[in-house]
Amino acid sequence: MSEPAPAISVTGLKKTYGQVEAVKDVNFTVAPGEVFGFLGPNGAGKTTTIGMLCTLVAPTGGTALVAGRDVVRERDEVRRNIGLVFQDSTLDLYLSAEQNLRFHAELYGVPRPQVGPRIQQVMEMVALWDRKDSKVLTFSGGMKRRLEIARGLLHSPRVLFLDEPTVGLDPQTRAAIWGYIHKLRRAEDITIFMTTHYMDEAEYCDRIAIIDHGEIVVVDSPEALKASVGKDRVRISTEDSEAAIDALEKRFGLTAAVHEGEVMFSVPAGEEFVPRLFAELGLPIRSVSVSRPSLDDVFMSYTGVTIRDAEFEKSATKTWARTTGRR
Ligand SMILES: Nc1ncnc2c1ncn2[C@@H]1O[C@H](COP(=O)(O)OP(=O)(O)OP(=O)(O)O)[C@@H](O)[C@H]1O
Repeated sequence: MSEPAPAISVTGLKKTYGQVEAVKDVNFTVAPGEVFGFLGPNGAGKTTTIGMLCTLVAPTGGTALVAGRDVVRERDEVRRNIGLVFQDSTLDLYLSAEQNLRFHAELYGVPRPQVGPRIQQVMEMVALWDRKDSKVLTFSGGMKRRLEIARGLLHSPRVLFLDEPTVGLDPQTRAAIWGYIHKLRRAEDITIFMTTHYMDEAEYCDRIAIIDHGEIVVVDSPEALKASVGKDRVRISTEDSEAAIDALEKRFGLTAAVHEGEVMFSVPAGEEFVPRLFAELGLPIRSVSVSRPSLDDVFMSYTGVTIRDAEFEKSATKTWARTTGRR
C-alpha cells in the first residue's frame, strides 16, 4: 500500500526581510494525523515559518504544500483547509463566546444546519459550553485561548496551526490546554503543527524540528533525540566556578560552562562519575545534581547553547519594531 500524502510538505522554503534571513532553506514533511512541533528560541524563525504555511507571509523562495495545496498558487484552497490559533488574540471581546464562533462559521461558509451542532461540539471539547453566552471580555487568558482553539476547529480543518498556544499562561492552564489538544486529536481526524519555545511542551509532540537562526538543525521524535545525546547532565555548585571549569578541563578533559549560576557539563553515566569528581576535582563541591538528557540538552548538543541563553542573546539584540507582514 502506498504512503498517504503528507499533510504538510516543505521544500527549500525561505524568507528574507531586507538583510535578515528569517528562514533559510527549510525542508520537512508532516504526516497526516501527526502532532509536529517547531521548537526554538524567540527569533529563531518559527512564527515566520508558520506564517508562510498559513498563507499570511509570502515566501521569498521554495515551496510549501498544505493539505496538498500550494501556499502561494492555491492560497484560498489552503485557507479553507486550515485552522489558526495565533499568539495575538483576534476574538471580539464584546461578543459572547458563541457569537464569536457564529461569526467565524459564516466567514468560512459552514453550512447553516451544521453550525449549531458543530459549535456545541467544539465548545464542549474545550469545556466552555456552559459559558457560551458570556462576553469574551469576562474570560481569563486560558479561557480565551480555549475558545480560540474551538474557533480554529469550527470549520473542520485538515491541519490546525498553533503558534505558541500556551505562551503567557500559568503552568496549570498550560497543562489543561495540552489536555484539550490531546482530546481533540483523539476526537478529530486532524494534523497539528505547533510552535513552542517550551521544552516540556515539545515532549508532547510526535516529532519535533529544532530550529535555530532560521535553520532546522534536526528533526525526530523527542525520545530519539534525547537518546541521541547519550550523556547525562551534571551540575555542580562550588565557591569558584572559574576554578571548577579549569579543574574539570585539566583533570578530566571536560568542557564545562556556567549556566544559571552553576557549572554544567555532560558525561556518559553521570552517577558513576560523581565519586571520581569528589575524589579528584581538588576543590570543595557544595552540591551536585545529575539528570538524564532533556530536550534542552538536545538543543544544546546541536547548537552549543541552552535555549534560555539563546533567548537572552536574541532579546538583547532585538531592536526592530515587529510587524506581522500579514496581507
Ligand atoms: N516583519 C518583519 N520584519 C523584519 N524582520 C522580521 C519580521 N518578522 C520577523 N523578523 C525577523 O526574522 C527572524 C525570525 O523571527 P520570527 O518571529 O519568525 O521568530 P520566532 O522564532 O517565531 O520568534 P518569536 O517566538 O519571538 O515570534 C528574527 O530575526 C526577526 O528579527
